[in-house]
Amino acid sequence: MTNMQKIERDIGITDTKISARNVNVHYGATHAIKDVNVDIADKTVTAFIGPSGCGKSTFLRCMNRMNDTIDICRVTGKIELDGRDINAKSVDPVQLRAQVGMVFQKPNPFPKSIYDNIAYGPRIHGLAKSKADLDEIVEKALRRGAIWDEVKDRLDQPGTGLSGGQQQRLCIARAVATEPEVLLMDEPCSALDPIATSQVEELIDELKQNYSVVIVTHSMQQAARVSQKTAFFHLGTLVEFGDTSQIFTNPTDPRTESYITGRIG
Ligand SMILES: Nc1ncnc2c1ncn2[C@@H]1O[C@H](COP(=O)(O)OP(=O)(O)OP(=O)(O)O)[C@@H](O)[C@H]1O
Repeated sequence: MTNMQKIERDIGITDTKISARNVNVHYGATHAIKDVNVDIADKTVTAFIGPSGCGKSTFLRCMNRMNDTIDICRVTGKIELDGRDINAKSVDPVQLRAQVGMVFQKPNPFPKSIYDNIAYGPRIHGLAKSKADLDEIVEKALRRGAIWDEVKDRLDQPGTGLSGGQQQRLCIARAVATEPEVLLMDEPCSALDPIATSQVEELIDELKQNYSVVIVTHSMQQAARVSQKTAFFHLGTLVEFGDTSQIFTNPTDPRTESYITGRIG
């Protein structure tokens, strides 16, 4: 712990956005997440890495209650967003998912125009008072998604007609249109070519100025390039969490070392 972190801890100032305590997830008899404790920082990119099936996506989905949509899935423990229990009865999961947005592995634009893909969330959440307001929200989101210049002249055309990389940036723009505070990304580049991947990575880097970003990735190079914090999962357990540079150069747990050197996974 650095001196600054010690001071912050002692005087109670932390920039924790999401805090998870004793989180366990079961799918029927499968114990997929085992007693995970972690604090996700604001305005930071956190990468979740680990071998296939270790629970990265499951844990990611806990943070905006996407697991609620899976019948056999049972989540226990406490997850707080800005100190508020996201699983409390008073929390509306639809509202929560506007605050904690998600981008999936495969770009999934709605079968609607580019404009309506972005306008959909702001409309259902009542974020625009007028058409001019909505136009402004759409433009701002597309700019934040780094795709405005490519689509500004064809906003009425289908989102599904864009290239894969453009579709993914459209989906990122759609996620930011509801002004989320956290953006969860589940292998957002796995269906993209290297050029589109680097565009999305640049975008992630910019997004961290405004959001807390959590990205699941199979690419250790990507984790090293885009994240400041890394969490290594193995068999449902959070084995190690720390600064990305430390995890990749000086891991404390032998399982982390085995993974990053390619011996497991
Ligand atoms: N919908 C589901 N129903 C039943 N079991 C599931 C479901 N989703 C995940 N699991 C199980 O939970 C465990 C963790 O899976 P999860 O997809 O979270 O891992 P992951 O680390 O994201 O894997 P990958 O890197 O392959 O995407 C695995 O044993 C998986 O089979």
